[in-house]
Amino acid sequence: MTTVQKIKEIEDEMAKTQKNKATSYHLGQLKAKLAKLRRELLGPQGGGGGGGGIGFDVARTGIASVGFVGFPSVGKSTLMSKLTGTHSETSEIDFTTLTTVPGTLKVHGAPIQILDLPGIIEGANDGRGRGRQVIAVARTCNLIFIVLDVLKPLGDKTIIESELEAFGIRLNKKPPAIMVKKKEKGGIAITNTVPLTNIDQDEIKAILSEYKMSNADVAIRQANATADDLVDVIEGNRVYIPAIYVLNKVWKNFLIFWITANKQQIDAISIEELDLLYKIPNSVPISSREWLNIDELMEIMWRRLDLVRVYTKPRGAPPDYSAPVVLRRGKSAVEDFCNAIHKEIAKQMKYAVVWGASAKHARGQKVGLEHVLEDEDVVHISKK
Ligand SMILES: Nc1nc2c(ncn2[C@@H]2O[C@H](COP(=O)(O)OP(=O)(O)OP(=O)(O)O)[C@@H](O)[C@H]2O)c(=O)[nH]1
Ligand SMILES: [K+]
Ligand SMILES: [Mg+2]
Repeated sequence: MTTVQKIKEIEDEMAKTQKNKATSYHLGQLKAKLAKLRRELLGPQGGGGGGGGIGFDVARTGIASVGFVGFPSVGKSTLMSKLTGTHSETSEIDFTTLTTVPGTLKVHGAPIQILDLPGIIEGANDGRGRGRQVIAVARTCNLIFIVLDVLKPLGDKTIIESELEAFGIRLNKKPPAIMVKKKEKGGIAITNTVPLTNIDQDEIKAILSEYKMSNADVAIRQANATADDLVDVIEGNRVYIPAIYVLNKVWKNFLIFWITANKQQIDAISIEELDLLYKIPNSVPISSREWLNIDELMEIMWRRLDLVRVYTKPRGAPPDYSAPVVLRRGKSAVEDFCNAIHKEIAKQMKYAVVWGASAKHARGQKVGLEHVLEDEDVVHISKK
């Protein structure tokens, strides 16, 4: 049996096994087995990230990157070309785009790299089409646009999500608040700071046993933690990436309808369908061809990238608002700010003065290299 067949077999068994007290050990085992098989399938390059191989690895520029993932001909290249001014072939024929096509776009002064990617189809992570290379590139992005055709969004959404999931990508999700520590002896000790609603002791034990962990401390600090979360923590090579669902090819009336949320009868799409579309979290309806609602898409993209703009203030002069230093959240200390300007500056700094959201008071706060900056702070570096 091939790995793909084994995966299919386990998935089928999981689908027909009802979750209850008596089956939870078995289900836990199956989940762990599935994760191990998927890792096998993806091989050494799959889990670790890196790029997607020849024609797929492109030079990375800008402060952050956004990858476009979707079925063929949903309008990815049309959107990317118009946004960045970089030509990427478009046509009504599927699989027009064959490699990664990079472009850049400035948003609020921050250069963002946009990666147009080939279309993917169901079975992409099993090696169908160029799916695996596409998803390997998506794994390295700071934000993913899942581009959907508004007329068939829900089915496509489910398929793309599961392809990305199978490749270790977790969308719009925080890393699970679960800690697993292997020990030499002492058996399994499970502690939870919150009541567990989605996972029980049997499932935890089955998973640990499947990974041959007979001595371990497991600490769960997340009420809705699931068996999949535990498997993710043990596997350890997951990436957590924000995603926006871009519902493309909306027509004007639909969009006006959407924006005013005026739930009256419309002819082309049923109220039920529309209701389901409304409920997709993190979704934005647009038309890349008619250039509708692109401003809203850009604003949501900016918010989800969660970047930190910092303005420099020379001594005795007003801040320079024209050219922010753009940092990533989690790497936005004064030291990161210094390094982004020049690698010697942090060494030469005596102290910094900060104005803005991260400062304690409006007149400015004297801080050191470790101080964490917020979006739109103003910083003056005082040298030794
Ligand atoms: N009606 C409509 N058609 C669009 C829109 N955006 C793109 N299209 C059309 O959809 C077709 C596919 O567009 P592409 O940009 O090539 O799509 P793609 O997703 O890059 O396709 P692949 O590279 O083949 O995966 C083209 O004929 C576009 O003109 C839109 O907003 N509305
Ligand atoms: K196309
Ligand atoms: Mg394309």
